[in-house]
Amino acid sequence: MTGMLASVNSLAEALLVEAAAVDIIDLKQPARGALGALDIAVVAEIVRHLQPASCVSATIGDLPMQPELILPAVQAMAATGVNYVKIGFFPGGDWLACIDGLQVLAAQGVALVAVLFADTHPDMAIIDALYKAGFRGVMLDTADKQLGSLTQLMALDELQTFVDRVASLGLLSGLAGSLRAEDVARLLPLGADYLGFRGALCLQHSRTAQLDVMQISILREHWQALAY
Ligand SMILES: O=C[C@H](O)COP(=O)(O)O
Repeated sequence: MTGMLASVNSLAEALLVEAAAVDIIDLKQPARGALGALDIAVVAEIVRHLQPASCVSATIGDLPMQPELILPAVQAMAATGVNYVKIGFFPGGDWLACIDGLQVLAAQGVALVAVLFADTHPDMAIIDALYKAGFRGVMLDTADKQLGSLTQLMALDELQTFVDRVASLGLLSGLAGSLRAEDVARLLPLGADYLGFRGALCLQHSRTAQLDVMQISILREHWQALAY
């Protein structure tokens, strides 16, 4: 069954989506970029206030792919007690050196989720390297929110190939990127583990605006009506 991930940037927003029983509470600061990070102290405080049973992920920020930047950021975020640390794989830098370093953290029990960006046309062969390094999941998102949604950037059959490849390796798959309620009906049949949202849940669908309870319930009701 496909779950819902909601990105939030404060304790108040986290409590709101926890009350709405979303499946993954994703801590990030959209004002700082596609995978903008919240300060470590803020993440730690939010984790302390959420129910122990809530599943929480957090992003490390839009960092260049340099192991000396990525590894300490992941370690610090993991130490807050989040369930998953999300790492954006942005173009440039040294992906394989980062993955090598992250393999050590994965072996220590840090649950890593790689985020690939559809608008940067990533080489999907990287999924095998992520699997071998012990990543727990791979998701697709969009880096430049002006370029359109995931469903505008990739065809459904390409998304299905991604989901199937990730699932065949036993990893979690996620789809996100300016998704709206109307995308849910098209994406649920693909069988991803979760669909991620920020903009759709905010006032005027602006991802840097406040979360809007009304938008959350519209999306939830729409989802439930599809009976998936
Ligand atoms: O991980 C999910 C993202 O926060 C999605 O954000 P977005 O819907 O604004 O593209």
